Amino acid sequence: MRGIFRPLQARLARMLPVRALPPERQRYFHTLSRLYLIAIITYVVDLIPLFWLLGSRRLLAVSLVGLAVTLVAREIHRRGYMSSAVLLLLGMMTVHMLSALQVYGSGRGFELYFALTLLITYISALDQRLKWLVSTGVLTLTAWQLVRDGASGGMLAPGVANAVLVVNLATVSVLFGVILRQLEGVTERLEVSYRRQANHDALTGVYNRRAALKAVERAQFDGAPFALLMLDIDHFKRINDTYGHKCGDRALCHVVECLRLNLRDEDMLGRYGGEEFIAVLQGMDREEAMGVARRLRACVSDTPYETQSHGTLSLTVSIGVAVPREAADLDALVALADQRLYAAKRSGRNRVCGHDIESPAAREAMREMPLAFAPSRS
Ligand SMILES: Nc1nc2c(ncn2[C@@H]2O[C@H](COP(=O)(O)OP(=O)(O)OP(=O)(O)O)[C@@H](O)[C@H]2O)c(=O)[nH]1
Repeated sequence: MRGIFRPLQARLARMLPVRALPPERQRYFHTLSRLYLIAIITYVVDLIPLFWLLGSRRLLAVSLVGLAVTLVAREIHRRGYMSSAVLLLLGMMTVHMLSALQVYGSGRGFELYFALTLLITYISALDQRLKWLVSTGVLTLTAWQLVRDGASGGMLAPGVANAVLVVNLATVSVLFGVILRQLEGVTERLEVSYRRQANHDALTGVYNRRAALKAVERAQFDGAPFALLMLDIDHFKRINDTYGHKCGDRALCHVVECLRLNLRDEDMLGRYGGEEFIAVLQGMDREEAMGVARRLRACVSDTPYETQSHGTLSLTVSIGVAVPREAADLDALVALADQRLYAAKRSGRNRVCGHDIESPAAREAMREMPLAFAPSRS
């Protein structure tokens, strides 16, 4: 089958270059993608054998043409021409239904396919007016065919006629179920993906600012102990200015990787903006959080960033630590961690600050580290 279809595919590829889909069309694309496969399976396992068994050469020929047209429609759909593809599919389904009604008349279940064409029309990417036009057109043709031939399908023996009715009923029911299940699956997947996009930073994959602040708010509301870390990459502008924005982007991902490796699953890491990150460490007091922050700082400075074409760069981060009991509310807590981060920057960078800036403990902590000149090439 693939051997026959490949030259046709190549021809279509030349005639119809792949069209990029705008995001709002993606839902239709995914919903309908499997529909073509379902139609192909229905032709192969149901309609072609049925008309072959019934000995109807005309309907067997229509089924074979229908199979070929559906394969073409699927390819057109995959290239991004969704409306043309679905019109082709609906057109073929209508021809098929009308031919079967003409040969076997009403009461054999072929008219049930009208409901399927309606379902496909309304879940398709066709614009609203075209949907009305197509559904009215198919309804008129079906009604006209039924009125014209009435219940004339006398050429089947009663037992066979009942068997055909049962097969059609079963096929249409299964197709309805499968299509509705597909729709449900697509909706679920899209919801998960939209929720992920809404809450995560596209570059690094960690929470975005809004979701991160929500997580801090939730932690504060829960009342269980936690610590807040604000982290900022030192002299990041120099990376962009010296090695380019792409290299800067990869450096951000490299730092996030280091941070992730040293945080637990229950901790939250988010991008606060630019090269600044925020982390919530669940169940930790300030001293424990200082220990984690020192580990994060050491991991970033000890793990060289291998660039693609500029050798190895050493990066460093400065970190501010604060806990809820030091602040009246969420804004004050974030502001305190931020103040401490900038205290760490002012005292030389590549440092952790978790105490009041003027306190002896803060001065002691600041003395711990050598002065940093990040980023440096090593
Ligand atoms: N490549 C890249 N750069 C970014 C992104 N977001 C922000 N930046 C850059 O990060 C740099 C931040 O520079 P500054 O705020 O001056 O800070 P810095 O150079 O890190 O200096 P200090 O924070 O004082 O150590 C700016 O050049 C921004 O353009 C991003 O998503 N990708």
